[in-house]
Amino acid sequence: MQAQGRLIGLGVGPGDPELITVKALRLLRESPVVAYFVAKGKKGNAFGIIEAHLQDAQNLLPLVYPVTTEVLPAPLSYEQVISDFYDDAAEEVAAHLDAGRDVAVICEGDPFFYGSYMYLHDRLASRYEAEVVPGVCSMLGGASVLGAPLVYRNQSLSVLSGVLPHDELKRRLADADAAVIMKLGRNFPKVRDVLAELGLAERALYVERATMANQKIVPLDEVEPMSSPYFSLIIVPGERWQG
Ligand SMILES: C[C@@]1(CC(=O)O)C2=NC(=C\c3[nH]c(c(CCC(=O)O)c3CC(=O)O)Cc3[nH]c(c(CC(=O)O)c3CCC(=O)O)/C=C3\N/C(=C\2)[C@@H](CCC(=O)O)[C@]3(C)CC(=O)O)/[C@H]1CCC(=O)O
Ligand SMILES: C[S@@+](CC[C@H](N)C(=O)[O-])C[C@H]1O[C@@H](n2cnc3c(N)ncnc32)[C@H](O)[C@@H]1O
Repeated sequence: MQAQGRLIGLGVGPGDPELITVKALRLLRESPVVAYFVAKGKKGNAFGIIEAHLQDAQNLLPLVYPVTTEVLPAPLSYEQVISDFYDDAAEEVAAHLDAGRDVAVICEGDPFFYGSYMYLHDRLASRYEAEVVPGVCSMLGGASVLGAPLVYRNQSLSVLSGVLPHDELKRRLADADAAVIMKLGRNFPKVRDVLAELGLAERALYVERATMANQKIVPLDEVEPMSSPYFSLIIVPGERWQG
């Protein structure tokens, strides 16, 4: 019987191609199949990070999100469309694994930190040998380029999704020593309002595409509300310890 291939969830870091780990680079080069999630009509951020390392003999398997921000006509539900997409993507990957080929699923940042790889892992890791290679996640890439130490001494860090409703976000931020707010994009205006209401706007730092070639750091009050890209985040660093 044909030995199965291995499923590899490969974190490729937040953008700067030098922020990929030595291990991820080795496994990337050794994998006959390289799969990557990408939004429709885009090149793929994860793909752009590792593109220079690909070799001709490698098979590319783009997994193209059917929707990201689009409104779907009834009766289609976003959750159902996405869930069906992951089912199909998992089977495409499985076909290579069944044929004995290892598949590296590259993932921007870390695969287990809001990473698309998780949805393949959940579907396939019980059927195939799976290995996950951690990556530098975006909030740590962000903290470094913003020059923002995150947490001192016994402070706690809250990682929040900008998708949360206004009041829920406010409640959680009010309690936080330090926070990272992910998934801005269309959520940016709401997030900025909440920060202002809590008196946190002065302390908050904003970065777009941290560590990427087109990184942008803009003071929070100067961000064009509707032009914040999905690949941006806000950091509210912990109060500096005067020790
Ligand atoms: C709905 C929404 C809300 C939300 O984030 O919850 C959402 N994506 C949104 C927008 C968006 N996504 C992308 C772009 C283009 C970016 C660009 O290329 O510029 C844009 C913007 C745009 O299209 O304009 C591409 C993308 N997305 C993911 C990856 C893979 C990865 O990063 O691993 C890549 C390619 C990465 C690459 O290129 O490498 C992954 C995820 N995106 C998810 C959801 C989750 C899966 C779906 C689900 O289960 O709903 C998951 C797995 C995250 C999770 O589950 O946490 C949100 C609307 C926010 C709003 O309202 O503004
Ligand atoms: C689908 S999650 C992927 C997170 C990724 N797996 C990680 O480890 O950081 C996408 C969210 O991560 C954040 N993000 C990812 N890369 C980023 C970057 N280079 N700069 C700023 N934010 C980034 C944004 O908040 C974006 O909405």
